[in-house]
Parts: sequence; C-alpha cells; structure tokens
Amino acid sequence: MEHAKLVLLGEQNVGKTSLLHRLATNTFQPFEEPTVGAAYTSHVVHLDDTAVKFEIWDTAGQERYHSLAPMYYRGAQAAIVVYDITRKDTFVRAQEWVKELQRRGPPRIVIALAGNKADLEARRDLETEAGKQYAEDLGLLFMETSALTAMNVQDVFHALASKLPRSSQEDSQRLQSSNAVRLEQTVQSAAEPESTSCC
Ligand SMILES: Nc1nc2c(ncn2[C@@H]2O[C@H](COP(=O)(O)OP(=O)(O)OP(=O)(O)O)[C@@H](O)[C@H]2O)c(=O)[nH]1
Repeated sequence: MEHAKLVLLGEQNVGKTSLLHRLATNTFQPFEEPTVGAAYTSHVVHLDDTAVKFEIWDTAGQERYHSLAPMYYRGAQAAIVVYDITRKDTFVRAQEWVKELQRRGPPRIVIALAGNKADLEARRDLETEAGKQYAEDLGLLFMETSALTAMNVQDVFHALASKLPRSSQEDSQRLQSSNAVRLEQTVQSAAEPESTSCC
C-alpha cells in the first residue's frame, strides 16, 4: 500500500470537514463545528492495481490559522482546495491557496479544486465553467462536490490517488526485477565453472 499526505485548504465554512465526514462515515451534519487548528484522519482509496492510504490534514479556514498552513502542506503529495459555489469570494480565496501551494508547497504536489455545496444550485454564485476553466489553465483536477448529497466526494479522492506519481512503487518493482536478473546471472555464472570443471 502506498502512503500519501493530503491537505484540505479553503475559506471557512466551505465544507472541508463535511466532505471528510461524508467520505469516512457517509453522513452529513447540517451544523458542523468550525475546525480549530487542524484535524487528522486517514482514508484508504483502492485503485485497480494498488491502494493509497491518505494521511489527511483538515485545516481550519479561519484567517487567524493561516500561518499554520505551511506545517500541513509541507511534504504533502496531494491537496484539495475547496470553495463554496454559492460564494464567489471563497473561489477568490481558493485561487490564493492554489497560488500559495504552487509557490511554496512541494514541487510535485497534485492539486484538486473542489466547488462544494453543488446541491445549492438555486443559490449558485459561480458558474461551473469558471472553476473548470481556471483548473484547466493551472493543470488542476476539478470537480463540483456536495457533502450533503455525496456527489463526487469519493471521486475526488479517487482521482487524486490515480494521479499521484507512482515512482516509489515503480522504483521498488524495477529494483526487485533487476535484483532478480542479477541473482539469476549470479546463479548462472556460479553454475558455469562447476559444469566446465566437472566434465
Ligand atoms: N448544503 C450544503 N451544505 C454544506 C455542504 N458542505 C458543508 N455544508 C455546511 O456548511 C457548513 C460549514 O461546513 P464545514 O464542513 O464545517 O466547513 P469547513 O470548511 O470545514 O469550515 P472550517 O472548519 O471553519 O474551516 C456546515 O453548516 C455544513 O453543514 C454541502 O455540500 N451542501
């Protein structure tokens, strides 16, 4: 199983904790308490040929916790930057998080942009296309999600797991097969002199 650190970032109240609750317990709480500092959880995503265990840091959206964020995105392989489709200001904040991650975060971090509360279509303040286009321009994964209906919640974690660089696993497989070849060669060359000397 692969391990990957994942950080959730975004303005307060956009639904970061709710997305995790939906993922972990398939439930939704209409009155979720604000996160204080950050909260840790883990979740395993099964892919066809492997599984990825995400070590997840759910950060607090309140501005006073901003300075703690680097502690949580440092060394992260993946990030979900969340905004609320009913509040354009949260999309602006999400863009700032993406910039910060790209400037100061780990160089190969895989980022997903999630437009949450997609169930509140009647109160939509930002078109899907705006989020999609921005994500496309910056090479981010993009999905609109809903912690309330569960729409795309599993999918965003699955998409991130699929997009993670698999170098560590491939490297270890390559190492194993090259060791096997070397071992075979050693066995062969050890066997050869014996066979010549014997007959
Ligand atoms: N309708 C709807 N409400 C949601 C959704 N996700 C979260 N909420 C509500 O939005 C509010 C804030 O959700 P949280 O999960 O606490 O948001 P957060 O981003 O973790 O907030 P902080 O911890 O303060 O950063 C709660 O009242 C949730 O019930 C959603 O997909 N749809």
